[in-house]
Amino acid sequence: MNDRHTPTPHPTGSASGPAPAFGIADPAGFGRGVFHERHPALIRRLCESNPYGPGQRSRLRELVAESASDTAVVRPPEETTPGRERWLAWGREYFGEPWRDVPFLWAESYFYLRLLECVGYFAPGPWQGVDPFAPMKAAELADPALEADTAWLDGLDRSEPAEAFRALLLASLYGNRADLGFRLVRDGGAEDGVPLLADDGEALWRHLSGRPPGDVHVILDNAGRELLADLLLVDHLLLTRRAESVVLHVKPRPYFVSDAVTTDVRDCLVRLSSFDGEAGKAAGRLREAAAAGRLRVEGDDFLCSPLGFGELPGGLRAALSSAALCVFKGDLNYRRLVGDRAWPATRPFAEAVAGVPGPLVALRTLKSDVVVGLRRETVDRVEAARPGWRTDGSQALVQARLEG
Ligand SMILES: O=P(O)(O)OC[C@H]1O[C@](O)(CO)[C@@H](O)[C@@H]1O
Repeated sequence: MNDRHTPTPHPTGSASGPAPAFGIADPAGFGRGVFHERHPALIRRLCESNPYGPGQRSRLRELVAESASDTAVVRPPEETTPGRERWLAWGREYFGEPWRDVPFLWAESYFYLRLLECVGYFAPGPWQGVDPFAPMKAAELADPALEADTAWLDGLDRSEPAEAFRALLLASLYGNRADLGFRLVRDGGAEDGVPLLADDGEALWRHLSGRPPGDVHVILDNAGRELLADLLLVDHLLLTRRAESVVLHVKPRPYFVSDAVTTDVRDCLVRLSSFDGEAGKAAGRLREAAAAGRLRVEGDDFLCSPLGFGELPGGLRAALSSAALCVFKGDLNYRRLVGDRAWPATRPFAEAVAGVPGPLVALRTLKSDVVVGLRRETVDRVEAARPGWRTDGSQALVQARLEG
């Protein structure tokens, strides 16, 4: 059955094949808003917070104009951009086509590669390797309220194990509610206590507590507040031996504004260790875990690709296949997990992630159109109560496929 709300898809797709991919052409569509409102706001912000010269600024402005134009075509990466060959393959069908005709997920991912080219991230020189989003991330991490936000951890050891796990799981989930890209055009986000659209939290607890500890892989999303909450969950898993070891999968380069890279993990640990109480102790334990090889950071290039997790390359696929659990954080990872397509919201989650290996869970605040695995009653309820529920950040979910 189709949803009453039908988000605007990209025109590829057929009646018999997969649902159509979301696009950016429809004037009323979500993707168009990202290219026409969010990206211009982002570029203004970058130019305010980085001392870029005239060349960098004009290249950024051109990128925004070109990618939002109805006629400009997608150009291949610059000759010297690392990974150019891979991008030429990933974008074979799209280079030379108008931006407005390529799928939303591909276009958004490629936009961030081009943004890095514009500021000289790849070119030898003073801006090489400099994260354009670092000032925004640093401002979030400097928020004096962060320490008070973790005070609830003190005393958690007196809770039942299942309750303590649940509290940390929800903190990690809600940490995703308002990333920096999202806040460029919106305030707020999912409220604690609003019922989750889907909640496999109990099954997840049974999965983790009913087996010998194994390797847990966390496919991270945003730095800052969200990463702090993720690190606290990771510490809890290691401390309680629900995980033997944890791999944090960061992005290999700056991406989607606030996505975590290796230096963000370091910076969050530094911030966490300045906190009193349990949060500060967790930072010490995490450093020890890293020194002992129980906590590792990986940054596979695939994580900045426009591909779905069903297309994992061999090494990463093997690692995730043998994991006790893979945790996929956030909206973008969800889009890549289930396919950024206009699926019926009631499509079974397990069917949507069938090509992805390993037992897995998605912790996501909804910030874009795709969603699967919901009950019909849930869809009807939320449609009636909140027309913008798919993209306004007010809703969240925990969806698991654990037998995989
Ligand atoms: O940080 P998250 O949760 O992955 O959210 C990123 C989301 O933000 C957007 O870039 C714009 O809302 C989406 O297209 C994207 O999926």
